[in-house]
Amino acid sequence: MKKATIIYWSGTGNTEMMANAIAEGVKSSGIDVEVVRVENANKDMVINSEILAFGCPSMGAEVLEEEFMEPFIESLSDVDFSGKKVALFGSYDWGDGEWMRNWVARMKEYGANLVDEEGLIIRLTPDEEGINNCKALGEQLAKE
Ligand SMILES: Cc1cc2nc3c(=O)[nH]c(=O)nc-3n(C[C@H](O)[C@H](O)[C@H](O)COP(=O)(O)O)c2cc1C
Repeated sequence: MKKATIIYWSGTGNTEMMANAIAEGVKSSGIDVEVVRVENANKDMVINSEILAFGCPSMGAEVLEEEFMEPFIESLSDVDFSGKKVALFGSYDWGDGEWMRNWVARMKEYGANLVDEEGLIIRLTPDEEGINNCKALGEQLAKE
């Protein structure tokens, strides 16, 4: 049985809503999924999961949140991502998605196999369409 883990940071709940909707999509495919705030996550959770989603809004000036998410992602640089499926997601506001483009490039350097090459980004709070896109991403992650 495959294991799915979704690890995210969220300050005002938008990225958290995305995480929960992605989890619903994964679950609808019959796969167990754990949704964890990055503050409570550890590297073993990543090593032991075949299906992974990482979420973080655009913070600072187009960077990952710096106290928890940035060091956590940095700690994954030596993880063996072969055989794992990975998705990136997050909320933003006034930018053009630069933080996600940089994050995608970085995860590719780490060897991650991204199911969505652009990362799923949603401006502020996801509306119904946004939630459905998150669920669809979860279903895509869960596919063989
Ligand atoms: C300190 C801070 C820095 C931010 N920097 C950016 C930014 O550089 N680009 C951008 O598009 N949005 C930026 N935002 C907006 C957030 O990405 C946006 O409010 C997002 O919906 C927050 O997601 P969350 O509810 O999951 O915390 C920033 C917000 C805060 C509070």
